[in-house]
Amino acid sequence: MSFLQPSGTIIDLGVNIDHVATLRNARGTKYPDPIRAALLAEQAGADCITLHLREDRRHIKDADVIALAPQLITRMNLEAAVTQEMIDFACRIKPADVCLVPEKRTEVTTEGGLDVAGNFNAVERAVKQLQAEGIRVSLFIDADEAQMDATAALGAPVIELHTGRYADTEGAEQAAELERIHRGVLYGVGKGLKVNAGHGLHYTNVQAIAAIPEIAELNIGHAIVAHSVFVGWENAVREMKAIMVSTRIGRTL
Ligand SMILES: CC(=O)[C@@H](O)[C@H](O)COP(=O)(O)O
Ligand SMILES: NCC(=O)COP(=O)(O)O
Repeated sequence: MSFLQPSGTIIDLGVNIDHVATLRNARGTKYPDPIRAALLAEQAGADCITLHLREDRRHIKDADVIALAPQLITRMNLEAAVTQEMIDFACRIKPADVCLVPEKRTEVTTEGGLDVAGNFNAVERAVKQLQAEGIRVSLFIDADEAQMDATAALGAPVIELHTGRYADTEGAEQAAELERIHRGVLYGVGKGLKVNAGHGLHYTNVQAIAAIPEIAELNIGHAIVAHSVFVGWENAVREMKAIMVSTRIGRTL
C-alpha cells in the first residue's frame, strides 16, 4: 500500500537521498534518479526528504536540489555548510528546512557536530539570512549543552543531535553515548528547541533513539539505501518508518 502520511506524525522520518546520488555518480549515468527516489520515499511514508549539497558535490548536485524542490509533496530538508555560497543557494531554493552541518573535504562522512559556540557570529549571520527568506533553520550539533545554549541564543529553533558516536560504538560505550543523547534531548527541549537526531542510524540501532519520546524527527539515509539493495527502495523506507512508529507507540503506551 502506498500512502502519504501527514508530516508531524508520532515521529517523523526524514529520508536522506545522498547515497542514491552516490550510486548514480559511480558510473556517471542518470540512474538511479535521486528525484524518483525522493518521490517514492514520500509515497512509502517519508515525512520529509533530506539531501546534503556538499561543497565538493560528491553526491547531490545543484541540479538535483533545483529539480526536486518543486516536486516534493512533503518538505525538503537541505543540509548545507556554513558558507556564503551554500547560504545564498539555499536562499534561492527556499526549502522548508535548512540544516547547517560541518564539512571537511577530507571526511568520508560527517564526523561531528557544528561548533556553534565557537563560530557564533558566522552561524548567526547564516541563520538570520535564511530566516529572512522564511526558512526554518536547524543546527547539526553534538549533544552538548554549550552548543544548545549557543543555538538558542542565536535564535535557531531546531537542532539535530549527531548520533554518529552512538552508531559507531557498542556495549558500555554505546550505552553511555545513548544516555548522553537522552540528556541532550531533554536539555534541548528545556531550551524550547525542536530536537531531531541523525547519522549512522540503521534497522537495529534506531529503536533506542526512536524510543526517546521528545525526539521529533530522525534523518536516516545510508542504511535505507543499503537495505534497499535487498528489499527494494519503498520497502526499505516503509520498514524504517514502521520500526520508528512501533517503537515510539510501544514506548508511550
Ligand atoms: C549531517 C549528516 O550526518 C548527514 O546528513 C550527512 O549528509 C552525512 O554526509 P554524507 O551524506 O556525505 O555521508
Ligand atoms: N543528518 C543525518 C542524515 O541526514 C542521514 O545520515 P545517514 O543516515 O546517512 O548516516
